[in-house]
Amino acid sequence: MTGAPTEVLGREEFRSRLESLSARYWDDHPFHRALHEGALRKEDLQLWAANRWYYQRMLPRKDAAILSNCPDREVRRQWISRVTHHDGQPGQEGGMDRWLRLAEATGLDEETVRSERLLLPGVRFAVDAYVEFARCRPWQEAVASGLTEMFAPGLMRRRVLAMREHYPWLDGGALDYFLTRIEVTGPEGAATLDLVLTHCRDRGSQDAAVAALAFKCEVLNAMLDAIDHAARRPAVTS
Ligand SMILES: O=C(O)c1cc(C(=O)O)c2c(n1)C(=O)C(=O)c1cc(C(=O)O)[nH]c1-2
Repeated sequence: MTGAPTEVLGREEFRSRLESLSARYWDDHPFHRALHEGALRKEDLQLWAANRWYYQRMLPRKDAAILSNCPDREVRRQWISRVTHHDGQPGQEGGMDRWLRLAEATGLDEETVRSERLLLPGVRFAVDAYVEFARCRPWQEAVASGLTEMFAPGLMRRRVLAMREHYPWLDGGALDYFLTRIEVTGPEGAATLDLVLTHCRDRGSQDAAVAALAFKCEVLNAMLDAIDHAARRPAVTS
C-alpha cells in the first residue's frame, strides 16, 4: 500500500513528535548566540528590539485571528488571555508596553520604534506570514504553531542572565518584559500542548499540527536571519 500513513498517533507519540521540533527552535541561532555571549553592539541591540517590536505588536492580532476562527467557547475562554496579556487590560500596562521599555533602554525613542522605520522587510514578511497562517488555517493548526512557547522559558531565563551580565547599562525595568513572560510562558505552553493533543484527533490533523510548529520555527529563524544579516553588515568605506 502507498500514500501517507493514516494511523492515529497515541498521545505520547504525538507529544514526542511535537517536542522533537525543539531542534529547529531559534534558541541557538547565531544572532541569539551573539546576544547571549555579549558580542552585540548597542546598535545591534537596538535593531533587534525595534524589529521584534513588530512581532510583539502583531501577536495579539494573531491570537485574535485564532479566536475568530474557533467555534469552541471553552477554547476561546482560555485563549483570550493571550490577547489581553500583550495589549494589557484598560488602564494597565501590557506586554507591548514592557517591550517598548526594553527598546527605550537600548537607547531608542518610542517614536522611532512605533514608526517602524527600522523594520526590516524580512522580519515584516516573516511576521505577516505567521499572522496570515493564523487567519487562514484551522484554529487547531494555528494554536499548534504557537507551541514554540514550550521551548521558550529556558531560553528567556538564559537571556535575562546573559543580558544582566553583558549589557549592565540596560536600566532596571529593561528586562521586565522577559521577567513577566517567564512566569506566563510555561503554563501557557503546557495549556497549548494539552489543547493540541486533545483537539487534533486524526492523523491528518496531527501531521498538520507538527507541520504548523515546523513552520513557526521557520518564521522565528527567518526573523533572526534578517536581523543578523543587517546587524553584521560591514560598514561601507568608500
Ligand atoms: O523571547 C523569546 O525567545 C520568545 C519566543 C517566543 C516563541 O517561541 O514563539 C515567544 C515569545 N518570546 C514571547 O514573548 C511571546 O509572547 C510569544 C507568543 C508566542 C506565540 O507564538 O503566540 N510566541 C512567543
